[in-house]
Amino acid sequence: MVTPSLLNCDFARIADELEALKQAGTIAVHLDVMDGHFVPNLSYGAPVIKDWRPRTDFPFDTHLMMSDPGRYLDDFIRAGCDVIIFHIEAVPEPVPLLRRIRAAGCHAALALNPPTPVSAIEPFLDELDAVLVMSVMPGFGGQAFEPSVLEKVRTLRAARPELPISIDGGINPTTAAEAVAAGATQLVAGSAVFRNDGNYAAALAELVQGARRGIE
Ligand SMILES: O=C(CO)[C@@H](O)[C@H](O)COP(=O)(O)O
Ligand SMILES: [Fe+2]
Repeated sequence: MVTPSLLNCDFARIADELEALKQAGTIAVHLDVMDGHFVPNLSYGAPVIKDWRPRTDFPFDTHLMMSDPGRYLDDFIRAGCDVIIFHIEAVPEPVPLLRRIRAAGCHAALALNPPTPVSAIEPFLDELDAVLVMSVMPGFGGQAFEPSVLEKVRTLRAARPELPISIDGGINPTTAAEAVAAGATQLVAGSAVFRNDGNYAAALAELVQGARRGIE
């Protein structure tokens, strides 16, 4: 599955952007929340997501790049997020938070930055609905894919054949193929979708074609 990251969309026209993604065949969107502390950038938070919620029925895959996600977790749950992902580097003892997310009826996932080994999340795999492997350092769209993370995807896939594995950062048709071949099941793509020609259907089709090459 290709999940567009809204980071590069036109936020002034969010309803139109969501509709255009729907027409292009999207089935979920990835929301990047940045706190200017865990990552050197700011984006948007729960009040904005709450206003988007009635505009779309897309599941909201919410990537919290925050130093203290627990402090704001209830706001994201109330805002209507469906999948809530936070970083193991921010919360080294993640079980209480993962359980709060699941108890609220949401899916819980942990993200790991490129330098962070799989062993950092291994003890918690039974508590997870998915893992998000970052293939760039978080904070910005449009960065180059870090190929060394593919080994982590392979390790996770071997350890957990059924675990949904997302990969996020620098995904294009070529890296989509590599990520899927390694075992990724969800490809988060920002700049490869929100490219200059505005043809989201063509962009998604190219990414899906890349992903298919990875399965063959
Ligand atoms: O979490 C992040 C960046 O921190 C991502 O979700 C990016 O928004 C993906 O953008 P591209 O790398 O595909 O441009
Ligand atoms: Fe993200």
